[in-house]
Amino acid sequence: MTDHIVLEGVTRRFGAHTALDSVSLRLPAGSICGLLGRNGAGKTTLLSLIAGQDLPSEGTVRVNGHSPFEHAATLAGINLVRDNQRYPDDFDVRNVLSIAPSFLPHWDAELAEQLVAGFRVPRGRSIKKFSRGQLSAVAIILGVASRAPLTLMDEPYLGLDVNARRYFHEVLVRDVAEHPRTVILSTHHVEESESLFDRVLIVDEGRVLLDAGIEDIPDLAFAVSGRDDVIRDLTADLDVLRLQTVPGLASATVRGRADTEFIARAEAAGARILPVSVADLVTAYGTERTPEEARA
Ligand SMILES: Nc1ncnc2c1ncn2[C@@H]1O[C@H](COP(=O)(O)OP(=O)(O)OP(=O)(O)O)[C@@H](O)[C@H]1O
Repeated sequence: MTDHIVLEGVTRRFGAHTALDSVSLRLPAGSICGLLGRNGAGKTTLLSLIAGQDLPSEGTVRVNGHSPFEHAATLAGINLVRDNQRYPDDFDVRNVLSIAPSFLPHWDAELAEQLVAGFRVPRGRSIKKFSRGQLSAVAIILGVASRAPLTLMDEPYLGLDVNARRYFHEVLVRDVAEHPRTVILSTHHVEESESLFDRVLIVDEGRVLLDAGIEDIPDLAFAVSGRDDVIRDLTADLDVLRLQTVPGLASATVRGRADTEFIARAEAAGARILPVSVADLVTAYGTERTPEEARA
């Protein structure tokens, strides 16, 4: 399959600050990809470049083989919704829904109406008066009902209550299954949303630390927990991404897969081996230190 998105050696500097540093990645079409990482990691910068709303300082960005920047045919297939989406002062939701098809060629008006009802968005009230969660719901409606072949959503959850977040997940999964497209969703709500993803990208300090299919996660890392001295001993020669301790006990997130010999040693020493979640990996990579630092 041709890769939908290809970045090669992409660096984006803002003055002296390097927001993205030599990023290379390939994303296949048709996935829901979680773009994860700590504050300031470079997620919004990456989405802006993929959406053709910004240019890299170095390197190339390709969407369907084209640089998206000022390439009308490519841009027509991309929709980036931001957490701080702006609307004209006098707009209500009806105005948004009526102009959306003019800039979103794959817009589905019926789906948009369903989502307005599902999120209980007030139709006749000025958007200027919306709560933070209602603003997020409008941005999500613009993202999902756009059915853009490449839909990018930058932290769409701000202020959304738990019912609205669940509703969003159900609608997104169902609609993407019925109308396949590529979705990249940047979020800090990792635990809640990880079941959506079939791919994850973890960025930190402008670098991609992980670019993997969800099925590959068990091969990437595991956790082992038990008595502090036992865990330190068991992991002495391993690549420890994160070590958490409470008096007498420790839990290590270790890069790679636990082999049969390690499992036997761990079991004999009374330690437990557990799979890692995407949230564990984000935390581990976001706090990554050298094994010596992790053990200190
Ligand atoms: N226009 C700009 N000028 C200067 N620095 C910028 C600019 N845009 C982004 N940055 C810096 O680049 C880094 C990456 O920012 P970015 O917004 O991509 O992070 P993020 O991962 O989306 O963060 P968050 O999760 O907090 O939204 C940050 O340190 C930010 O301060």
